[in-house]
Amino acid sequence: MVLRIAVQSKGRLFEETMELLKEAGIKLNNIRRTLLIPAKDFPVEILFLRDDDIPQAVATGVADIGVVGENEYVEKNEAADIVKRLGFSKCRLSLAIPKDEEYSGVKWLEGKRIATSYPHILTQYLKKQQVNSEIHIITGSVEISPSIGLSDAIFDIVSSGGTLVSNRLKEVEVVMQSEALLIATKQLSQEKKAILDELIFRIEAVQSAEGKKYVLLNAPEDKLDEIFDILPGMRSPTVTPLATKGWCSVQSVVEDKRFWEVVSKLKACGAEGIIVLPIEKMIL
Ligand SMILES: Nc1ncnc2c1ncn2[C@@H]1O[C@H](COP(=O)(O)OP(=O)(O)OP(=O)(O)O)[C@@H](O)[C@H]1O
Ligand SMILES: O=P(O)(O)OC[C@H]1O[C@H](OP(=O)(O)OP(=O)(O)O)[C@H](O)[C@@H]1O
Ligand SMILES: [Mg+2]
Repeated sequence: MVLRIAVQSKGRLFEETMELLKEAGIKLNNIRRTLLIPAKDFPVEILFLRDDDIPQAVATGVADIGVVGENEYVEKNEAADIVKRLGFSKCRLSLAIPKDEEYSGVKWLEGKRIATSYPHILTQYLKKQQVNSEIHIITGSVEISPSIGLSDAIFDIVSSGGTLVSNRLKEVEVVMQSEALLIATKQLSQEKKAILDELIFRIEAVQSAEGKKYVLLNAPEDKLDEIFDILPGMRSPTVTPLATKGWCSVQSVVEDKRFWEVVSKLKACGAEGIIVLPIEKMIL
């Protein structure tokens, strides 16, 4: 009994999905050239597909679970459940028009031609806005279409905005935010559900450790209360007495983004010998 996971065979989702699976203890033998690969030490197999095909593969049970962009999941509108938001491949789906056009609001799009690979999401949006436009479906290089006279506007993925700038376009409406999702079929057997639960447990341990560091330091005992306020830790910091009287060692977890602020406050409290270590996994 193995759980079959659909993963994008190459592209924007591939690397981070494989990295997440690896950190969750799922290792593959020979990754390339085979479309279905069993994992070494965990009862799962990976089915490599184009991302467009992942929602349907999961909805029909060809794959039990899959990793896919929210944009593709919403566009395909297949009956599969979202199990977990994965937090990577963050982007948005936006409308953009040539940068020299004067944009008067969403009504600007009335009667215009919009090129996109996401006709379903765009149709829903235009309907809600009560705008009638002509949707022109293309599968790639969407940003080029206004400059070659194929459309007046585009509806596509934006991340840094660099592709829009290099095609002399400007973003005028953000329609949806997207990130990678773990999706699952609605008809999972009890045995497969148990494998999925173990996988989710491992993914959560990896995600909990992200953006956090382990800090060890020596501090005078009379400063401990102040140090506890700076270092909340998971439950409370671990404190061990040192051989030197009046001193102890403190261990705790600090968020990366607060790191320098925390270190300067600790130093101001008399902390010494501060050691910072990466955290690989965290089981809460
Ligand atoms: N610039 C970006 N920044 C962040 N995430 C992105 C970006 N571009 C795409 N994504 C996300 O990654 C997913 C896959 O993008 P990619 O460009 O690899 O798709 P594709 O060309 O359709 O691939 P496939 O060949 O599998 O059909 C997108 O559906 C989206 O969720
Ligand atoms: O706002 P940006 O950071 O420029 O990202 C947006 C671009 O990224 C994606 O393409 P990708 O680079 O994956 O190339 P592709 O044409 O092969 O899909 C997407 O289709 C956009 O074109
Ligand atoms: Mg695709």
